[in-house]
Amino acid sequence: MKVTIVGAGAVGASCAEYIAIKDFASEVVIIDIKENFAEGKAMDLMQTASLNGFDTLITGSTNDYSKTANSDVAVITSGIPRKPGMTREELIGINAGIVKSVASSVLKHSPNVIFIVVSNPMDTMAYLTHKALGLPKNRIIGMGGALDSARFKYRLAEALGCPASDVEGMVIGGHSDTGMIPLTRLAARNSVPVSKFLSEEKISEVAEATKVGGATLTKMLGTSAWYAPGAAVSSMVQAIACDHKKMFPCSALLEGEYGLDDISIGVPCIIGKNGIESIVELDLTDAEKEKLTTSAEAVRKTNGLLEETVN
Ligand SMILES: NC(=O)C1=CN([C@@H]2O[C@H](COP(=O)(O)OP(=O)(O)OC[C@H]3O[C@@H](n4cnc5c(N)ncnc54)[C@H](O)[C@@H]3O)[C@@H](O)[C@H]2O)C=CC1
Ligand SMILES: O=C([O-])CC(=O)C(=O)O
Repeated sequence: MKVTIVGAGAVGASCAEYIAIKDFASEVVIIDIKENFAEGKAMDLMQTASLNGFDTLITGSTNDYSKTANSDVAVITSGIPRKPGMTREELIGINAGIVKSVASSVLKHSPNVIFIVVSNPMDTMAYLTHKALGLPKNRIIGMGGALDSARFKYRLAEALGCPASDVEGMVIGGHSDTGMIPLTRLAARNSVPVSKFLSEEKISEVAEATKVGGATLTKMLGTSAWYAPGAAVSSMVQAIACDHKKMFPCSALLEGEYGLDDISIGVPCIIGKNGIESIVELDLTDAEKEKLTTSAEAVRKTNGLLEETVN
């Protein structure tokens, strides 16, 4: 399995590190526009190989896409992150052009590649990649829900006073401060609904903290997060590499599922060697359906800005 990571910044490097440590890929190529940056990150990571015990070959390249040839998976993290006080949607003006151009450069050298889109505003960047490349819908996956669900589980574990491994929880909807939908009704500790242990008020506090998880870290760090994003991406790449058929909420192009069409938004997907192998349609309550409709309207509004930001 050969993996390309576009963008050698915080998220791209974290992603490469987790992929290497998990040791399931033969090769990772990191590519960046900044002279020697990807080469430096790759060299630094390779110097951890004997310490961390992995055999994955990591190389870097400054904008030479021939080095990415025949990749099985490409992760797009290139672009700018937000600063405290910004929304992810405000990044569209710079990131749309970058995502469109790097995605087509990758595809030229790797005709069978599966894309994982990370750059923000992620749902719109995934939609743009679909529109620009016209690939089968299983081959373009937006990463947001895997991270948001990990943050939901972190917050639930904190409230329950238990390890995150005891907790199940999923976040669907748009990857935005207001559009995320933590499915509190389905959250559980070892299959016991969390409502058995937590008050309604506490559960809604957990949901609200989950939704602003990215903004909270951006405020603390001065830029957005990278460890959990990198870990989330690496788990998805591993599910493809190992054909795990694992369920992650991902931004998938919908064609009627959940009553939505022509939009990429977070829904549970089965991830295996073909990328998105299927979309799981949950029986949502009326209130959850309404939240998903509102979330989709916001994503559509951002998608509507694409025409004026990218040609
Ligand atoms: N979907 C998600 O859950 C998450 C998304 N993000 C998003 O990921 C993106 C990257 O974040 P960070 O790694 O923190 O940013 P960063 O600034 O550390 O790294 C971005 C890298 O992209 C490179 N780049 C810019 N234009 C390029 C081009 N045309 N070709 C190749 N490389 C190019 C830059 O040189 C830089 O090294 C941001 O848009 C951020 O909002 C971040 C965390 C989670
Ligand atoms: O918050 C941001 O801008 C980056 C991101 O998407 C996240 O960490 O969830």
